[in-house]
Amino acid sequence: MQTVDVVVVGAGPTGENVAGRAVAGGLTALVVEAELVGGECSYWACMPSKALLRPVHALRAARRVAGTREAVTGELDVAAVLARRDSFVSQMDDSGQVAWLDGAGIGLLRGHGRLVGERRVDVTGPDGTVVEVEARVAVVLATGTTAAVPDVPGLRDARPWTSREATSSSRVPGRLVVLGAGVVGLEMAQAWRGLGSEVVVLDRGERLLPRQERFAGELVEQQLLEDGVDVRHGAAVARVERDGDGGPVTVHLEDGSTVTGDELLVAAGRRPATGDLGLEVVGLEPGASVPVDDSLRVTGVDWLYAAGDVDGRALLTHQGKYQARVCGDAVVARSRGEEPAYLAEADEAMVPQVMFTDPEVASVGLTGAQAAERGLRVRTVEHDLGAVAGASLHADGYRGRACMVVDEDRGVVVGATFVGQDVADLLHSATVAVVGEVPLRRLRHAVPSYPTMSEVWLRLLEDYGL
Ligand SMILES: Cc1cc2nc3c(=O)[nH]c(=O)nc-3n(C[C@H](O)[C@H](O)[C@H](O)COP(=O)(O)OP(=O)(O)OC[C@H]3O[C@@H](n4cnc5c(N)ncnc54)[C@H](O)[C@@H]3O)c2cc1C
Ligand SMILES: NC(=O)c1ccc[n+]([C@@H]2O[C@H](COP(=O)([O-])OP(=O)(O)OC[C@H]3O[C@@H](n4cnc5c(N)ncnc54)[C@H](O)[C@@H]3O)[C@@H](O)[C@H]2O)c1
Repeated sequence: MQTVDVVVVGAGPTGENVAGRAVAGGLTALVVEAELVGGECSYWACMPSKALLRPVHALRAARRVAGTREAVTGELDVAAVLARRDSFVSQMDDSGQVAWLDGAGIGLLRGHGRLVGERRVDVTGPDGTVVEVEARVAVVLATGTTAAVPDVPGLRDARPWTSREATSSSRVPGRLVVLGAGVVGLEMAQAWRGLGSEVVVLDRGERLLPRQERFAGELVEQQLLEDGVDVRHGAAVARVERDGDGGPVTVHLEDGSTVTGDELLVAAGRRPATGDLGLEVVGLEPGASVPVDDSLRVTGVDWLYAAGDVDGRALLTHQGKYQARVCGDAVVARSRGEEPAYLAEADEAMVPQVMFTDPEVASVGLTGAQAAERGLRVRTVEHDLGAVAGASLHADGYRGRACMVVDEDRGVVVGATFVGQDVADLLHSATVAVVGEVPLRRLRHAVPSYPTMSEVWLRLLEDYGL
């Protein structure tokens, strides 16, 4: 039996940060990891997907400026792109992250963790040996999610790609069919299209990105179509079959049509990795998200916490790391008999997210529609980002749009969206305005440098009437 103050199950970005926070607060911590230290984000999600997209975007960026356009005489070197992607995942070797744990004084136990009792976790190692671990203070679940594969006849038997294969493949499929038009589906559709695949996106909805401002889905779809991606809306899948072992895969749609590809990527959302975590020990449902309060403590169990994707609050690395800071500090505070100094309040109406497609979609907070649904008296102003000097310098014929959602009663921004090439880093200015509840009358004194794309803030404020 090993005993430490805090046992963290799952060493993704969330688990690592919870443990780091606990140790910084004077506690001892052990992380339990079944696969690679660094988690999904480092090896099969954020890092490899952005590494695949970046060269595609860099080439387009050069082609969008007269002068450099003429200097681009070739196509992407696919082998070099894939090699660069592999270097970003450290060739699937987690020794760098293990060294970070060592340096931070955090213990590591490799194996599958499972709750077996109050503050007790059994860890089944790669060789089947079971190690019993006890936490003096708290157990933190940070096991993340896995790809959801819908219950469509023939789909599993067709051995589809999930996000794991889509981010790690060393082969460019001739034809790629993408089932699901969310963030994973659209980012990977554009990456593989850029690397040479023929791509069809099957969207069961009527327009892309229905939870974003309408112009976001419209601008992304316009670009995808110009890239030669075939986007099918209202595409309900009836069944799937693969021809032989490794042959083409055919998707039969309910309208009787078929789509055939060499690979089928299922990008239909995520499932919490809680199916075999021992949740029944504390009366929770295996397979479901773990319900937590704003200190990330599991409802009704004072020694158990959950943070990151596994709690279902906001499935993003930066929100998981934010929750990790709150959770780790809360565990430390309570171990001293104190209450947490702060809680997680930015997981719902203040969440920033960037979809790294071309154009990028960077948004924070509420859309106009979401704010209105909450009963806020809002006014939304939109502006053509291409009309801003900084954007027109950035790319010839720059195409983009920005909007700001204002709570009229409080005079503050509750949401903002920027769509266009290289808008990702514009987002944090909006996040600061939303989280800081900066009054519009103060924002007019936040002067953006000339000529930057941030000048769109001036235009939005002018359009609002300031
Ligand atoms: C293709 C793709 C691209 C993405 N891109 C972005 C992006 O650009 N930006 C962004 O913010 N988010 C992105 N995300 C989301 C991001 O990957 C997740 O929000 C993030 O990984 C969540 O971190 P986590 O630590 O909570 O979980 P994970 O990263 O999933 O880590 C959980 C860890 O727990 C381990 N584990 C699970 N069960 C057990 C067990 N029983 N015992 C021991 N260990 C266990 C797993 O092996 C894993 O290492 C992307 C997701 C995908 C799929
Ligand atoms: N850049 C980023 O920040 C980034 C990138 C990738 C993923 N992520 C995170 O990862 C999470 C998962 O991404 P995702 O794209 O898998 O999920 P998602 O929820 O964004 O999109 C899922 C898509 O699949 C469709 N779908 C769901 N069930 C279906 C079914 N049975 N048949 C057909 N279509 C179906 C949905 O309509 C939707 O279009 C997201 O919540 C996101 O936050 C973030």
